[in-house]
Amino acid sequence: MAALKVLQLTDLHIAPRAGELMLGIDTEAYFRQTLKHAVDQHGPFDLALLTGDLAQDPCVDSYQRISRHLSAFDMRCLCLPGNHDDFDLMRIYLNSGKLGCDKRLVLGNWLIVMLNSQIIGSPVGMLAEAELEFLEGTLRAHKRLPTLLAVHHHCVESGSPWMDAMRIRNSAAFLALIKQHPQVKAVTCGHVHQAFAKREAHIELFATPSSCFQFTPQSDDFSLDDTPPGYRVFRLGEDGCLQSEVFRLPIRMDDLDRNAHEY
Ligand SMILES: Nc1ncnc2c1ncn2[C@@H]1O[C@@H]2COP(=O)(O)O[C@H]2[C@H]1O
Repeated sequence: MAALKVLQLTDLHIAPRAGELMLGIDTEAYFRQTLKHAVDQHGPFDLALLTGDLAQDPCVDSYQRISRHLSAFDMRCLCLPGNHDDFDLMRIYLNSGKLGCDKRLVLGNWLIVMLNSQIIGSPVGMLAEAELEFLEGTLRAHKRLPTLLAVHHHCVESGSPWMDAMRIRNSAAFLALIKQHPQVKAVTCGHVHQAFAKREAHIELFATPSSCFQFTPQSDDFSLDDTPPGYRVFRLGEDGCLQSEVFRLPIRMDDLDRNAHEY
């Protein structure tokens, strides 16, 4: 069996109404371009992971539009919630054809686990006790499968204090748990709107750029960066090896309001 190819798209921030701008940009148009670029340049994919903040202000219409864009491609997709999302709506409207919100999937000889780090009403991340129990039970039940975990919030410092105040509050418990499971190869997240690759013990920790606007790395306070939208591609080998690379749209973000101080 050849390596599996998995696409990660994150932090779409799709507005409630088509055409509505956020920070000067049409996030939906950038999502469509990012998705098309990924499939054209690196597809077909065995799976796409959408790792949260799919909607900016969640509503039925935003999730239906996301569903339509994804369904235009013949690609299995798994979605998890970020701090902006409504997971109940996602489970209804991102749940048809090859699109779903399942929390685990065996793909080839790999296990994919999708975690929910949302605290409703807060931008901070947290893995509830039940989520950690689910993770531990799943890892115990699939000891022999190399595993990729996906979650919205980051679990290690990104280097931007304003962002790191929002990282998974109980990261220490999460990292202690996964370090006990040698089959866990990597954790990938969104939320930080930038790429990073770090390592804790045997586990690689990735963050992936947003499909719309990016934050400036190593920044004390909120700061927008004009780096273009991006995505991450994983290759999951039959032997348990994992490779990943970030790609970006070959465009300039001239329409981004870089002077905005918040949203
Ligand atoms: N100026 C700001 N300072 C701190 N946090 C902010 C600011 N503007 C927005 N935020 C929050 O920071 C979060 C960054 O990621 P999110 O898109 O999840 O949601 C954002 C807001 O909740």
